[in-house]
Amino acid sequence: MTAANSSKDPVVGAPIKTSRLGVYRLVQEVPSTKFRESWDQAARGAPSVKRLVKEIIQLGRATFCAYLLLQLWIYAVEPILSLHLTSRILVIIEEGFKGGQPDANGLFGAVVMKMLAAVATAFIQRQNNALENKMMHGIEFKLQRLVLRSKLRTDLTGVQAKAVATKHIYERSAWYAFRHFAFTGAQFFGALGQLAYVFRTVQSSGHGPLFVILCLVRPILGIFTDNSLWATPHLIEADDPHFLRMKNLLALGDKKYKQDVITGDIVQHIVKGTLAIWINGLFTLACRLSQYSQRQATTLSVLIRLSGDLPMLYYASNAILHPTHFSLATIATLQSIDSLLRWSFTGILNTVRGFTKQANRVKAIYDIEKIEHDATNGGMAAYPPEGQEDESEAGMAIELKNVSFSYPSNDTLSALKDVSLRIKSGQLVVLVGANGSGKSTIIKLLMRLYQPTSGSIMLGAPGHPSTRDIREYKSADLRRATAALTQDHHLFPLSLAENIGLGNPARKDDGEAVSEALRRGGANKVVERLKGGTETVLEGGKGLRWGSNVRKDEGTLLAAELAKMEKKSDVSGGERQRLVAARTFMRFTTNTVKLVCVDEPSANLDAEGELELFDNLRLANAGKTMVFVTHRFGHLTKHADMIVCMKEGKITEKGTHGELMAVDGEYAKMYGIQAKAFEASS
Ligand SMILES: Nc1ncnc2c1ncn2[C@@H]1O[C@H](COP(=O)(O)OP(=O)(O)OP(=O)(O)O)[C@@H](O)[C@H]1O
Repeated sequence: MTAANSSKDPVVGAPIKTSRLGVYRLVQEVPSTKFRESWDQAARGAPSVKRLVKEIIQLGRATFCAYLLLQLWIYAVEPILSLHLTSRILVIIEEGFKGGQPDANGLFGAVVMKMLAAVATAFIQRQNNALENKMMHGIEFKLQRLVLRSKLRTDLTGVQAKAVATKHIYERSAWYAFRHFAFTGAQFFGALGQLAYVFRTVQSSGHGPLFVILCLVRPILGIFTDNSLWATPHLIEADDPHFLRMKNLLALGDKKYKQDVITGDIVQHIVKGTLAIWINGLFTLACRLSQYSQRQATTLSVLIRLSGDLPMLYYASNAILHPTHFSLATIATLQSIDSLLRWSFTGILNTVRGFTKQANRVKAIYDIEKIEHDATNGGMAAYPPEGQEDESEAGMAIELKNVSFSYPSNDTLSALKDVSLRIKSGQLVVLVGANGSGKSTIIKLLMRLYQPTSGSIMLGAPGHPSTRDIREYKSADLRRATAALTQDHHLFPLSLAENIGLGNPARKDDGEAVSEALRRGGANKVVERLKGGTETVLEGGKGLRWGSNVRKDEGTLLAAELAKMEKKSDVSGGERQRLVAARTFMRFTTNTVKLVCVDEPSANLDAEGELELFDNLRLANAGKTMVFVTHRFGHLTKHADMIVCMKEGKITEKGTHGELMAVDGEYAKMYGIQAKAFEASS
């Protein structure tokens, strides 16, 4: 280690320290040595652990109790029983040697008992595994549902702000935490039992409590001096430029670079490059990390090893000092007790050290319920409001008033700057402009995925008494009143029928409605081509099949089976977009949609597909306000009631196609470029 600097963690958790290990940078937590801090941390996680235990009990009280009893048997009762029986056998044999005739009945009884205990433990272990699996999967499913519910409730703003909290949830860790606590508890009782047994044995054989203390020296020393790298949370980053270059040069052997490397005639350059680095002795620096992780202070390790021999020194000195009390059977028993105690105490101290971490893992799972939702909470007003029902039959009237917006992940950049725009009920509005000009952002604000940073979005005709800020309406009502179709929409890992049907969950099983939606989305032919038809599941299956020790190219029956498993149907990008569009058409069947936002859903569609989709969307516009984002002018913009031209987060022009062409500004320029390209290609 060449340099080390400690810094207080600016957020939460233990402080960290950074060190250099040859070509690596090592950042590791410095565990708190303050008991108070560790206690406070564990106490914060305690309510979550209590909730977890309650939920596990709810899975089945009898199973829960049986599991605890089995744990007690395995970690507390069985080790002492086994020790006691072994000790009895040894004592009987020893007395037999002394008296000339061992107690055959006693010996037989003890051996049979020991064998019965072994059989019982094997059976109990099996039961324990079965119970563990049952409880683990039960609590995992329960927590997965809890996490799913919370994640689905979360809006984009919330997810972005709490990315760390939502991303790394591993529900099974709750079970591991519970098992950790149960194991510690059982071991604690085991250790108590062992201590009682030791006292009984040492008293009856004339040995004092000193023996017990000597047995405990090694596990305690081991615990307080455990400084292995793997015992502390850490990060390792290779940041030496020469080492990185070597790694990158080695990566050029990958199949994907082969063509470029060969055609570029750079093979020699690459091979020479790796040799130069090798000559510079980089590998000696690279091994510092392994050396560090295997290190152990020599003096300390000698001390720890020697402390393990203290009980042996005790027997030896006892044999010399009290030869009359000398008993090989007792020494053998004490030796077994020594390793049993060492095992129990090391186990308890190790698991107690992990309490805070385990409790925090459980807390992280339940904390996901507490994530705040910036946009979706909404107000209490019903939409459409009573006074505006007539008007809203034609769609949604919208007014953006001085709206500015920055994404939470990049609050230094204004995606929208003081945008004001009035959209009348039932209008077809087309947003155009360069990449990054803020078109999609407007759509996202209208869909309530984000909240304006300043300004407001009013719903309802301007001046009407029931017109309100979008935030005041109930989120569920607004979601019912809007439909979106963008490139970001995906197919769900469900059957195509369900994918489309979920556009209107109430009519999800209505085959006719689903077929009609498929037709209007231009996806009916796609489905006809698929072997499984509407029952095909295009996504999903991830993590549901795996192999071990089998490769597809092996030519074995198992390999053929694997290839069969992996063979799945797929569709092109454009076909996928048609299927997603069909879901939007299905959504129209709810008859509650007043606003449709369409953000370039046609990027992968061929010209015919795009025309068909736009026409079908336009034809569905009765009772709806439609806002389209597009880069392709012509067909759609000519039908628009209003074209809004955007640049760098601001509106630069608005009007109909004819009006904007007459102004001969930004829109006319963009239109001219596209028309020229079209003429040139035709
Ligand atoms: N999720 C996001 N996080 C941070 N910044 C974003 C995010 N989405 C968009 N931006 C930024 O906001 C600005 C406006 O983006 P927006 O997607 O609204 O542009 P656009 O006009 O729709 O562009 P395009 O034509 O390329 O789709 C851009 O500078 C973009 O980089």
